[in-house]
Amino acid sequence: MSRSAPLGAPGEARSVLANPPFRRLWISLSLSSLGDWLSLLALMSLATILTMDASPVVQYFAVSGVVLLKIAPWLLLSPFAGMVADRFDRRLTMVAADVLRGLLYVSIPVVGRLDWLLVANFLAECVAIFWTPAKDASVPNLVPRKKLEQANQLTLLTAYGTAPVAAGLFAVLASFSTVLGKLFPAMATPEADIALYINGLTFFIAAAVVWTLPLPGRPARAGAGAAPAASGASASGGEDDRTEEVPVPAQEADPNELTAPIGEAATLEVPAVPSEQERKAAERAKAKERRRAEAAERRAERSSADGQENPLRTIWEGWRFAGSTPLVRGLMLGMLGAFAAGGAVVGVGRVFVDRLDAGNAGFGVLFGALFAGMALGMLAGPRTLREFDRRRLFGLALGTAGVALFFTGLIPNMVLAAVLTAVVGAGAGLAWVIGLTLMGQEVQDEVRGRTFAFLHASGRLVLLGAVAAAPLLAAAVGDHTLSVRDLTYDFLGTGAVLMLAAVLAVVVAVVSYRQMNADAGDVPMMTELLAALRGVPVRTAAGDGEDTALPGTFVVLEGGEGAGKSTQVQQLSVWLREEGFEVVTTREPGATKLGMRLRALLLDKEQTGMSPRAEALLYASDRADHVHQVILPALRRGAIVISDRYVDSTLAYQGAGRELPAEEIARVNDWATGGLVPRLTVLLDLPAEDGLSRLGGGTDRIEAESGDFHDRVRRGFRELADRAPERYLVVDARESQEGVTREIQRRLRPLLPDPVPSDSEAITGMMPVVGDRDGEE
Ligand SMILES: Nc1ncnc2c1ncn2[C@@H]1O[C@H](COP(=O)(O)OP(=O)(O)O)[C@@H](O)[C@H]1O
Ligand SMILES: Cc1cn([C@H]2C[C@H](O)[C@@H](COP(=O)(O)OP(=O)(O)O)O2)c(=O)[nH]c1=O
Repeated sequence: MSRSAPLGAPGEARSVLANPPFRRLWISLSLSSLGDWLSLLALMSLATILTMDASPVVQYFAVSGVVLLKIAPWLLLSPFAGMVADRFDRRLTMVAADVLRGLLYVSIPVVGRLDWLLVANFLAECVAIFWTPAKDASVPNLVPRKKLEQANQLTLLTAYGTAPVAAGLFAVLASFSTVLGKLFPAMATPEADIALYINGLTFFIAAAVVWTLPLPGRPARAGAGAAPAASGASASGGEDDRTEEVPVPAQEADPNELTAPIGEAATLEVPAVPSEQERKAAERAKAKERRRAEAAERRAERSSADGQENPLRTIWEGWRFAGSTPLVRGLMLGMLGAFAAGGAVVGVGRVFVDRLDAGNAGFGVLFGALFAGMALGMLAGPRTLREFDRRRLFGLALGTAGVALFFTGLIPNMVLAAVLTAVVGAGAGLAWVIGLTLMGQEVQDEVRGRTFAFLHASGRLVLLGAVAAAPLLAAAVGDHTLSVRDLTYDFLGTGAVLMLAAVLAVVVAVVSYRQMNADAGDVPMMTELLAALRGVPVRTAAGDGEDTALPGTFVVLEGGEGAGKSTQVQQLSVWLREEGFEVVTTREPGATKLGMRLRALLLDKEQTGMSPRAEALLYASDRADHVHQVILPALRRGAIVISDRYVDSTLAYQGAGRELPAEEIARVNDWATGGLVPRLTVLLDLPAEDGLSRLGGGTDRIEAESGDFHDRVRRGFRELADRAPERYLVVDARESQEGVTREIQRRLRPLLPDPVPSDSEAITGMMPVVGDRDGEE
């Protein structure tokens, strides 16, 4: 469940904050995040003001230099940072880093020169690199393991949530700049100077707070909540930033659990009491799974730690993994394109605002609008559009951001810019969350660490490149005034860059939409969008004329003979019951009284020469009874229904196997089921002969069919899955039983209703890293 808790759900936040030491750390983090954002704004404005009289190119570069120098150290120095975090006293590292940064920021307005501004800014960021892993590594010392994820999410929320607050504060300071200038006549730019002094102050306060924290003197390798200790100092870099990925098991792993007395096992919260045997098997499976999960985690940890050593290698390796499927390719492309567009905006934004004569107050407003929009997109977007296909939504959100950005650049008007910037933020934020969630779901456990590391490393590189290139381009284009008779239009170099970035965003959105939309062609996008806005699913009609969403969740396992469907149904039901769900397991054919009679007919070897259409209709009538008597009532109650086989079996066996037209079968079954479509279909894919050999040869009428028949069936299933990947999970059924179960669990988890929170779009911390005090994750 590591990715499924909603970010900053008030109840949960309160429960982590009830922990006084963590609360103190969090307060100090919030203060310094606020200060950091404030100083980013101040530095960009100062750079603009200090270069007022220089040529436009110099001015552009002074501003983007601030950002470049903030990002560059992360690329150059992060490999060493983790080592320092583990070698030195963490508290001392944090305190020293905070004091140093405070002094650096305060020195900027005191010195009042552009060169020192850039140098101090760079140095402060270098110090931050050593501070971040120490902070990340300390959180597990302060909160219990179970709360770790909440704690990390909360720190992230704070790290980015303070941005709009800082922007607002800066805008207010700027509006009072005349008054402030009178009060402090020594200051050239009072709002920026004051912002920097405030930032210095927040660092000093943070240092004082951290000093009082009850942290162990030396890095606690075996710290109760710490991420699994990687061996050797070189691997330790991974510890600093993978915390959001650390799954938090419901219970601590107990090596004795395998042999735990039954009395203890009986404390499991299983509503429908399973038999003793089932329980023991489940216990064993659980312990085993936990060990495997931990091993996988260690592997991921190691691979991400490896990645830390050399960002370029990370990029290369990550691309090799990530580039292999169209979906992940589409996502990566979209996210990197967004980074590039974002970088361009950052690179020219401050000067653009200046050209609109809006000055610092305007800059604060735009910045605030962007982040407020982003927060709205991240938090409200996934909820509002819950029923909308995620793959489509990703491209759509990105495209919307692009179009809004285009008009921002086209129409040089401050008020319009503020509104449009908020839209840009919302689209980008939504795309970001969806992208991360989809990647979390689609990328296999073993390579997820690397894929994310790839996104980080290449994201930074792209961002850096774009921030550097954008001002150059703006300067090259230059500002022009076009006039046609009385009408004049100010064509700005910065505006041109914004429009270009917008075009890039739209192109990338269209390409990734195409890559990921291969399947969803059956429902027009507008229809789906309108339905989603009303909260009605269009893909899962509830059947029997019910057109509202059913509270339950319908999951189907499909596959050939002996693929392991019954085994997995059993495993999943035990797991889901433990999670507190009502689970109904069922199968086709033969789940009802009538169905049992039909099953006997259908599988009886004596029953020779049955016509394919009769066979298909018998399966369909079994299904109609099944849906009516078993599945729908359970779904209406809110249960999770797991069925061993459903419509796809008829499409594969009678369609592909007996070579009946698929559309006709689909139509008959649509009628038989009232259009009920599973939320997720898991296809256990296995060569036909492997499955049959697991069963020890054919036994019933269908199993006894030829090898060719079973091969066609397998192909039939795979084609169905290929056509609608968003509703399918294809698992290689040659994997171990536990491996298969784990893959299914991972995919199923985000689809589950409460008690696993339904809005499973966990907002993880990967954001463009401008002024990112929280560093990486
Ligand atoms: N992943 C697996 N690897 C090896 N054997 C398996 C696996 N999953 C199930 N089996 C075994 O294969 C046989 C068929 O499994 P079963 O779940 O009954 O398949 P199905 O319901 O798809 O016909 C059983 O003996 C089961 O123990
Ligand atoms: C549901 C369904 C099953 N079948 C076939 C596949 C199986 O060979 C058989 C019964 O399925 P199943 O219950 O999976 O058999 P077992 O439990 O012995 O593995 O029915 C179809 O041909 N069409 C269908 O629509």
